Amino acid sequence: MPRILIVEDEDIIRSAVRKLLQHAGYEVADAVSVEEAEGLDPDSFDLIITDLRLPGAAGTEMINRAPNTPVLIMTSYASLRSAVDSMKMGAVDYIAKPFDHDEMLAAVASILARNPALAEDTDEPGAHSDSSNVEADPSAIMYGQCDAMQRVFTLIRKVAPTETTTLIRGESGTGKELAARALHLLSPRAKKPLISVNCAAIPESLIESELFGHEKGAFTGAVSARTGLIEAADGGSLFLDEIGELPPEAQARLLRVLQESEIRRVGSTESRKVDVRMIAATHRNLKAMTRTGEFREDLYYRLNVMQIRIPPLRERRADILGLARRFLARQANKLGRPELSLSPEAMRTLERYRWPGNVRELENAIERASILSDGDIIHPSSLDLDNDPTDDHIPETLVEGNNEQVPAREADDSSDLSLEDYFQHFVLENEDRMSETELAQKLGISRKSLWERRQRLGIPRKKT
Ligand SMILES: Nc1ncnc2c1ncn2[C@@H]1O[C@H](COP(=O)(O)OP(=O)(O)OP(=O)(O)O)[C@@H](O)[C@H]1O
Repeated sequence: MPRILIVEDEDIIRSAVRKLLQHAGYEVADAVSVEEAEGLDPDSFDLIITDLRLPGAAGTEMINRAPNTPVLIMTSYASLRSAVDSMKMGAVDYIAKPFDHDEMLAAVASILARNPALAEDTDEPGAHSDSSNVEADPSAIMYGQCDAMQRVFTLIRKVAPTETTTLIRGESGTGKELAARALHLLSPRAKKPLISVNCAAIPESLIESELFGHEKGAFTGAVSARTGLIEAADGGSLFLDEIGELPPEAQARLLRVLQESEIRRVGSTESRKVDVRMIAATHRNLKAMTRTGEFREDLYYRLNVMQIRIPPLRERRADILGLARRFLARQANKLGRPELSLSPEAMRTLERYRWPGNVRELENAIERASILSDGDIIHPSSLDLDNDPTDDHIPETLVEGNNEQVPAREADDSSDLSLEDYFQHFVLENEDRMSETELAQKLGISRKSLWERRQRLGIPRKKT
């Protein structure tokens, strides 16, 4: 059984990652600092997962203290730069916080799969020594039983080994990033890094140097040369999420990378060869954007060699309950409440709702309801979907039968109150490290509704 060491000073994250990995069948030890980890013979583990910022020595120090063990760095989006630096120092991969469970398990499985010694005596998914991750399947990475998702999986299986540049289209929260991960893990590059970049999350002024790197003195503040994320993905895959947000200068540079397989750092006259498989995603209509001049047409055609469309959740209603059960099981495990289940009425509510925020919204609704529900059975009131857009045209026959006999419960004021409390608590706790868009996404509501609730609760966004 592969042994994993977690080094993380935040109790909640450390224990959540430990439980997740133990549940997935790994043997896990943990420490709150590099110094404590040193006492555990870190080089005897198969993998070390460490936070970057720790009290005492930085997480990257584990690379030196355990020279024979792969190190996976956990970091926030805000410190992507440090993630690239840590990869230069020898970390095998990084994972951006907040990450979800599937992402962490996929990253762990992919790293362990690179260790041939483990491949012989483990039946962990993905743990084998073959050069392409042929045993991996999209269905192991993302859930989808309905015909529409089965077609997506078939396409991923066909496209992944070809290494063709791929454009993934779909509304926000449909699973585009998971699809990109599946494309990478099923390709011959599975053992090399997958670098994911959200073009909308990086300030416009920084995006070029983030992606392409820069030379010392290229601009004010460029005190030393930096490797960009594209170079960091050399040999592996680069996932450019929200590609429609890329400013024109960066579009021109990216086109060059796609045409010539060459990269030129900001402030440099020299080009370097890079070998990167590009996967891009967007929720926007890029073709229409080429007509208005917002997106380069030549770049669009370069990216759109192959296209995968992930359908919105309302077009795959047959999968809603399967997904909900999967998220519920995860929450039950996380909260130590194995009996959590959905009432028949809650199932009906889930199936009728339109899900404008797609799978992400469903995941958040289940997380919220699991925390808020007093008993083991989740009722519609704790799903908090009542006032949101429902699709009344869904025939009752789509609602799956269920044997649970549950007394109907009136929605009461106290559940509203605790929901507001939860909202307030969540916003105040996370607003310093998350943008408004991220907060809204995590809460499964729109930015506008986040703004309105902030005003109502008297917690407006602090000016930075
Ligand atoms: N088919 C699926 N099975 C399991 N989880 C899923 C599935 N699709 C999406 N998710 C989960 O929903 C959340 C959103 O997915 P993801 O980030 O891949 O969406 P996205 O389309 O890239 O969103 P955005 O466009 O906003 O970046 C993630 O937590 C992901 O794990």
